[in-house]
Amino acid sequence: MTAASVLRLAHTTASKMSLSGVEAAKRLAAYAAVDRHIGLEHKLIGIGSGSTVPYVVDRIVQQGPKANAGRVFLPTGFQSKELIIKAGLALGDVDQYTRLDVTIDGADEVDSNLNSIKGGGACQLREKVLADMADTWVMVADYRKNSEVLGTNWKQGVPIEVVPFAYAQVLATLTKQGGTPTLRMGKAKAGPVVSDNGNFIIDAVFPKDQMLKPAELLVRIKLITGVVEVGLFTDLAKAAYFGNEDGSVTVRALGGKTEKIASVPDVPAIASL
Ligand SMILES: O=C(CO)[C@H](O)[C@H](O)COP(=O)(O)O
Repeated sequence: MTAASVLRLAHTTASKMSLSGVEAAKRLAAYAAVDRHIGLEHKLIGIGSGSTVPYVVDRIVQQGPKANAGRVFLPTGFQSKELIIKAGLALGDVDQYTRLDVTIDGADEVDSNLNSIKGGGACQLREKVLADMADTWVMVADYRKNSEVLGTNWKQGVPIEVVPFAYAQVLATLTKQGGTPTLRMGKAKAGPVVSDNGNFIIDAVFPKDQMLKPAELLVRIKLITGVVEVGLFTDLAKAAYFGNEDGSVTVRALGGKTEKIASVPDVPAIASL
C-alpha cells in the first residue's frame, strides 16, 4: 500500500467515525461544500482556518491521489499550513499566485446576505486575501453560525487586526465610533494575542443599527489609521454551507436562495484510487 493510499484510508475512516452534534454538523458542511465546489478541474485551492476546516481537508484527501495530482493548496495561516502538510498535499504560498480556483473557509457568523464575521482564530487578514483571490469563495459552518443579522449569536465582536504600536489609538477611535472594543488577550500567555502577521487583534462590539449595514461598518473601521484588516467579509461569498443536527445541510446561495441537502454520501463521487 502506498503512503498516499494509507493517508486516504485514514481520512475515509475518519469520515465514518460518529461525532457529537456540533462536530458532526461541521463535518457535514465541509463535505458538502467540497463535493459541490472542488472538482477535478480545480487545481489552485485555498484552505481556511478554524475547527471546521480540518473536515474540508479530510474530504479533499478522500477524493484520492489522482484528483489531487497537480493541485496546489494555499493556507490562510499556521494551522491550515500544518493541515495541508500533514495531509500530504502540495503546499503553495500566497505570493506565488494572483488567483485561485476555490477557497473554502469557516465563519464565526453569516447573515442572510452572505456577509460574515471572521477572525475568531485571528486569521482574517490572510483569509480575506485568499477570499479575494478565489473565483469561488464559500463558507462552511455548523447551524449555530446561521443568522439573519451579524452579532446575533457571535457576541464577542468584530475582530480587527491592528499594527501593535497603534492599538491604543485604534481602541479610542472605535469607541468614538460607537463600538465597545477590547484588546484580545492570550489564554496561555501573558499579554495580547499576536497574529500570524505579528499584529494585535481588537474585538469590537457594535450596536445592531451598525451591524445591519456591515459593508458600511467595514469601510469606517478600515479607514482608521493603524487598522490592517477587519473581520467583516462582505460581497465575497458565493455560498455558505451549514451542517444541521438532523444530518442535513442548509446551503445559502448568493441572491438569497436557500436549499436543503438531505444527506451527504460517505465517499465523494469523484473518489479514485
Ligand atoms: O475566521 C476564522 C479564523 O480566523 C475561522 O474560520 C472562524 O473562527 C470559524 O472557526 P470554526 O470553524 O472553529 O467555528
